[in-house]
Amino acid sequence: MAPALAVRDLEFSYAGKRVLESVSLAIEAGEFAVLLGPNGAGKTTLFSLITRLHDRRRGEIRIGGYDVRRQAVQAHARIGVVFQQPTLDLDLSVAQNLAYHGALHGMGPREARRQAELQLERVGLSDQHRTRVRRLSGGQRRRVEIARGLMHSPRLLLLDEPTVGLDIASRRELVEHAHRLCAEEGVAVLWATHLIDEARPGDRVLVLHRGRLLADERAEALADRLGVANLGDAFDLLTGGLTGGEEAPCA
Ligand SMILES: Nc1ncnc2c1ncn2[C@@H]1O[C@H](COP(=O)(O)OP(=O)(O)OP(=O)(O)O)[C@@H](O)[C@H]1O
Repeated sequence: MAPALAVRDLEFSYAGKRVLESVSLAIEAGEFAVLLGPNGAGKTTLFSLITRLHDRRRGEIRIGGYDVRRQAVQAHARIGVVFQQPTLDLDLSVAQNLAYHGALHGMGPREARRQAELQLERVGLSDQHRTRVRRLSGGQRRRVEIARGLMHSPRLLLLDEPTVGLDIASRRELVEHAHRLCAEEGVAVLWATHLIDEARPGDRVLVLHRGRLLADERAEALADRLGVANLGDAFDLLTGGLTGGEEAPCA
């Protein structure tokens, strides 16, 4: 089976400034991968290329085997996205926000309602479907965005710094929810963050720094390979935190 996401030799520049360089990666169905990088590493740019907000790039991107340029409809039907900036309409109810998303994906009202109920139940918000989004907490709003992103049954879920502004308990809960989606639904998740503690033991970690992928391995394996105690030290070493700018070699 084709990987949920396959990126090969991706290169991208903003007005002549290179921000992604030779990025290649593959995420399999049911896999949880953390895209870890400091501010400005290129995480959002990578997501923008996968979703084709930007398109002038070199390299290849496939979703479930479909090329995002040549087979855009099939490819994009298989992606769900939670953007870095919240994108819910605060003045609409939870149900109205989800109904709108269903309509955009070509679902009839009945199917959209069914999917909305199913996904809200999964994120523990069944009792809030009539609530105006403005009245929800930050963590609840993020869960609504995840529910919305899953309504059209994507095989790949991209989350761009989804825990910004959330308290520790809400952050932990979202990370756990994403892991459950992988284990129970077979969804592939690419979770972009600059927060090391969002990578759990055993998680696959892709370290992106200045547009280059410096590591792609399990958190413990990365620490072992670099001869340091933990992922935090490995991240500092790779991104120059301990070495004043030197970069360790890629795996
Ligand atoms: N629209 C733009 N025009 C020009 N440069 C940009 C634009 N958007 C991002 N950049 C630059 O591209 C680089 C990568 O930015 P990007 O937002 O992808 O990083 P990031 O890892 O998502 O960072 P953050 O965690 O701060 O969101 C940075 O140097 C940034 O300044």
